Amino acid sequence: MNTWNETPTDLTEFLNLADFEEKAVERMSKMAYEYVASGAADELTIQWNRQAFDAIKLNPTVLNGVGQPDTRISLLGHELPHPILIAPTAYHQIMHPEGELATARGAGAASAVYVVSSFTTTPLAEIAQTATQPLWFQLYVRDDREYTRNLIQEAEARGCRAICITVDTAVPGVRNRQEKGGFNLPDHVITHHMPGPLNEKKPLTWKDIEWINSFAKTPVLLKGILNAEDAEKAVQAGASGIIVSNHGGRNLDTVPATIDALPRVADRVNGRIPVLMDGGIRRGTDVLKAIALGARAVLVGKPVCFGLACGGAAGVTKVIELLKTELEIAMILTGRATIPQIDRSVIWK
Ligand SMILES: Cc1cc2nc3c(=O)[nH]c(=O)nc-3n(C[C@H](O)[C@H](O)[C@H](O)COP(=O)(O)O)c2cc1C
Ligand SMILES: CC(C)CC(=O)C(=O)O
Repeated sequence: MNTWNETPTDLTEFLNLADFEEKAVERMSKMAYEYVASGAADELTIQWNRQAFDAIKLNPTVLNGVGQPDTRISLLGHELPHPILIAPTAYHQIMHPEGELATARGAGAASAVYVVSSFTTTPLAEIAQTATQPLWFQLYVRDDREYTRNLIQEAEARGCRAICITVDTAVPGVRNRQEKGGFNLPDHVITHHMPGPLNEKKPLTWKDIEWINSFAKTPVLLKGILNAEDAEKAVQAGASGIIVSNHGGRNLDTVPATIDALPRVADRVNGRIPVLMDGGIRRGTDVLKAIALGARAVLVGKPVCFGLACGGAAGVTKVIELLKTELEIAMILTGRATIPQIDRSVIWK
């Protein structure tokens, strides 16, 4: 049974992303909230993702003449109106009864790319019918190669513009808090494209990436790279992009904050392919910092889940719009009229 609290939320009271998390605790089941909010093991990486952003100071400029900044970016051959994407997150129907369809509508209204998780609880075909903005597909590779090939081909047939292979989950992390929260999918919540949980160990190798690249028609990005050596291998394996990510602190605890890892990866990749990042983005200034340190775009995970839980599609839209507005303010106050003008000189040395 769905125990959803149907009372609509007045979103005018949500002024920033922290407000969504605060209210989500009241609106979500304990099981769902703990699933979304928790990190792996002692939750150090999840804290560091935030602390590392907070420790970076910005360098303002005055009298710089920047009025309305232009947030457009070019990514994998497409122009996007802003650099904020919706990270793949599983099981949206435990966060809101409309699940991924609400996320797709919310993404559409916020002109954001939505990266659909392999663990979507709504069939991709229905999400694709609802979406008005580009979809990407996040892929968990399973042992059965034919299954994986069919899934990629289905995502492409549904119009997904890129495949993000998650490479940091050879085995799911030590999810103590998630377990204590009693994680358990209700019977009516079905993962249509993933038969069963991801509890087998999956020894993916670079050869699997080359195999996928050999038939994928859309760009293939690798999600979950943290160091320069792996970034170099990704370029050599023919990846079209890299997502610097520690899975929101949910997999291997005590790996560094992504904003600390990003500049090393960006330096090594040196513009050969786009580098994106996620982990701890909660303010427009975080987006600015990530772009300054080498990200072409950022993805947002937990806040979108909380937006969905608090306000369905409208909540998702508001989370992205708040970040975009804050990014514009940060660009004006640091004197950057366009995204490509955001370089390392916006960071206070
Ligand atoms: C509830 C939840 C579910 C997630 N599910 C997936 C998933 O299915 N596939 C995946 O590649 N990453 C998944 N992630 C990781 C996100 O894509 C992303 O890397 C992370 O949430 C970014 O950090 P942030 O939550 O601090 O923004 C999930 C994260 C959360 C919070
Ligand atoms: C089904 C899970 C492995 C989805 C995920 O990536 C996560 O919860 O972080």
